[in-house]
Amino acid sequence: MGPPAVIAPSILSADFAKLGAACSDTIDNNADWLHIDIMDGHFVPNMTFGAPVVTKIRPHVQRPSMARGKGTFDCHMMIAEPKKWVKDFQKAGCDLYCFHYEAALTSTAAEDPAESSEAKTSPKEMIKYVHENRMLAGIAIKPETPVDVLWEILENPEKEEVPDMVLVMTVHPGFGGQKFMASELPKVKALRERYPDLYIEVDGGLSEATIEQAAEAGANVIVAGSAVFGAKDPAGVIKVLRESVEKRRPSSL
Ligand SMILES: O=C(CO)[C@@H](O)[C@H](O)COP(=O)(O)O
Repeated sequence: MGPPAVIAPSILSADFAKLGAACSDTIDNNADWLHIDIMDGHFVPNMTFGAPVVTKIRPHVQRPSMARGKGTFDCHMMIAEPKKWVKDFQKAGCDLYCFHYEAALTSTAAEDPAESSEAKTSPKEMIKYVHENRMLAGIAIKPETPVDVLWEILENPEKEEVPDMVLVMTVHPGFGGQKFMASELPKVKALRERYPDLYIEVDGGLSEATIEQAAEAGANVIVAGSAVFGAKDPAGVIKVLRESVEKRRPSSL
């Protein structure tokens, strides 16, 4: 049967002046998760916000009653040093901490943000560390990164080092409203062929116009920012996205 359809609107396109209400309305509009883009101005050429804002929006959305359930805060960490912020985001109410493969390779091992260290954290160590901090772990790849780097990580016999989700970026990370890169879909297809039960998220340029291709390739977690928050009928867009995925994977949360 495979994993369920999960629709995760990206709040990057929400009205930041009314963020709490935007989050609760989106869940009421039948979204499953909220996708929360954290950008540091180093890993990507843009900045958003950090853990204090996540703390403030958490009370507007009920915590999920099970792992990956409705209300999951899916934090997409587009930051240069993902290890430094794990504890802060756990305390803030993040459920799924999705770091970038490319950043994990260069992140310091320092647990205290004030500390500096030359030691590096491998993607596997990052996944384990996120799990130790009682969150689900996601690993994201940018368009420049080949999918092959993930095989060793996904085939790991150490359960704590295996990610709960893979995010394939379908735009260059940093901004909402970009054009969907269909060139990234063979990565999704290759992942789905090898891992029928894996949660595979796609992010960037997803809309009613592009969802069919992404769903056909095998994605089950759909991030959409401008398509949902820019719509007159956000619930209608969420429904179309869900139906496209469910046509291929007939189960839901
Ligand atoms: O991570 C990112 C951008 O880096 C995304 O989550 C965007 O926020 C998606 O926006 P749309 O392409 O759906 O407008």
